[in-house]
Amino acid sequence: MTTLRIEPRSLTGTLRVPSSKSMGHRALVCAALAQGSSQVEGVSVSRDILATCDCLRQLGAVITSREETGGRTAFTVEGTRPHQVGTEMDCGESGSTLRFLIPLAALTGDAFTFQGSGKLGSRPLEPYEVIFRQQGLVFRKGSARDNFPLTVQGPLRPGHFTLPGDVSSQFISGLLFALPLLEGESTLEITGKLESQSYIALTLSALQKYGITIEHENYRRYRIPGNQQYQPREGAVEGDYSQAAFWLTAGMLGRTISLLGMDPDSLQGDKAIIPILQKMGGQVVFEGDRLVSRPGTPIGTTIDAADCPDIIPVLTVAAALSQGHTEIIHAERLRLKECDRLKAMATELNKLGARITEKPDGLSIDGVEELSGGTVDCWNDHRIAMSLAVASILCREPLTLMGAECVSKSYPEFWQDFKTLGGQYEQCNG
Ligand SMILES: O=C(O)C1=C[C@@H](OP(=O)(O)O)[C@@H](O)[C@H](O)C1
Ligand SMILES: C=C(OP(=O)(O)O)C(=O)O
Repeated sequence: MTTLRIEPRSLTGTLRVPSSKSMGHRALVCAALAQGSSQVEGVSVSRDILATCDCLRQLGAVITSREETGGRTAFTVEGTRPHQVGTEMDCGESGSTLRFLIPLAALTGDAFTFQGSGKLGSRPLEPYEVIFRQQGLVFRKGSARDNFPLTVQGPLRPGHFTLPGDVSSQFISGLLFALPLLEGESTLEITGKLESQSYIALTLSALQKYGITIEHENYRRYRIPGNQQYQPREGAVEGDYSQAAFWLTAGMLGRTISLLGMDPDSLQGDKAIIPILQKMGGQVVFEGDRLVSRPGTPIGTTIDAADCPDIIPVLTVAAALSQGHTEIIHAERLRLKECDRLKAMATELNKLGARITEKPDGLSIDGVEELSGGTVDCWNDHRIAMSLAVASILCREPLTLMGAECVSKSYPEFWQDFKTLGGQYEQCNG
């Protein structure tokens, strides 16, 4: 475990944010299903992206990579119709990888064993379990409390599917990737509240780029013609708004930060970080090719997490340091991520003198002017680690962060970038 002692200080400067992890996963999945050679360029390699590549290889895709300038990677993907090459699918800690790959493995009719680490074994899979049971397919979990090792076996058949809309949109994306390859038409209906809809929009956009047609009514009912073929293509992955959110918040709480590589017309739901910070009094604007965040005096507000769960941890930091009161609502799903993110942020920031009350589906926050500093834990969750790093800006005393290495799940260069912006830390252990 890596423990860092961070000196409180404002960050400032210019950075190129990593490429979107969500869009990277989608491009790699689509490329692996397209017969022929695709190029997925400008990718920031993280543990989650590597897990997706490894699993796609077990289904026959041949994936090679070369380094581009600026530390990015270009993947060449020779796609194919999924067939069994290996039997083990190691998803690491990546929920996206697990939920996207299960239906793809079930296209083959062969048995696959999924493995994973961290909290992934206890993150929900029931929506798929129900579908596999309905079709009489194998879906064998390690135990009632741990999904792993998970054995699944298709072949999945076309038909009418239903999925709940409020557990994880990743189940919906996963089925949307697989169903176009079945031999007949399928329909998919979403029941209950629909959250993380923007992620389904990202999936539909990736599918369309790779030549797949899906019709939908308001994201709740889908018609998925069968016998479709993914078409290979070349494309680069844009900057990640979920990661930009850390630096934009740091800009509001400290000194000016400029980000390169962000698409103003992005479909990413986490682009909501811009209007939310603006509503809190932040000055976040595009100036030419830069997205600039200038210091402001944050004020409390209501933040709806339904469509942008991943930026809530860092917005909790902004709210904890705002004037007045903030309510974070519709955030129940944050408890199902790499850790219980509502509990983690309330527990760790309260250790530093924040005034946060946990509610079943959100957080109630009374702002304070500054935090004390002290020792906090990252809960083995990259977004908690990066959010706490941003909180260090307004600590009176140094902040000791335990488990800082977990950022590599999505952003291995985070600590380097933190330093580039003037952050100061030293490692306290090996
Ligand atoms: O599809 C995706 O790329 C993701 C969907 C979201 O999950 P939920 O749909 O479970 O909220 C998000 O939290 C996750 O980091 C990435
Ligand atoms: C929840 C996340 O990812 P995943 O669900 O893919 O593990 C995340 O990156 O914050």
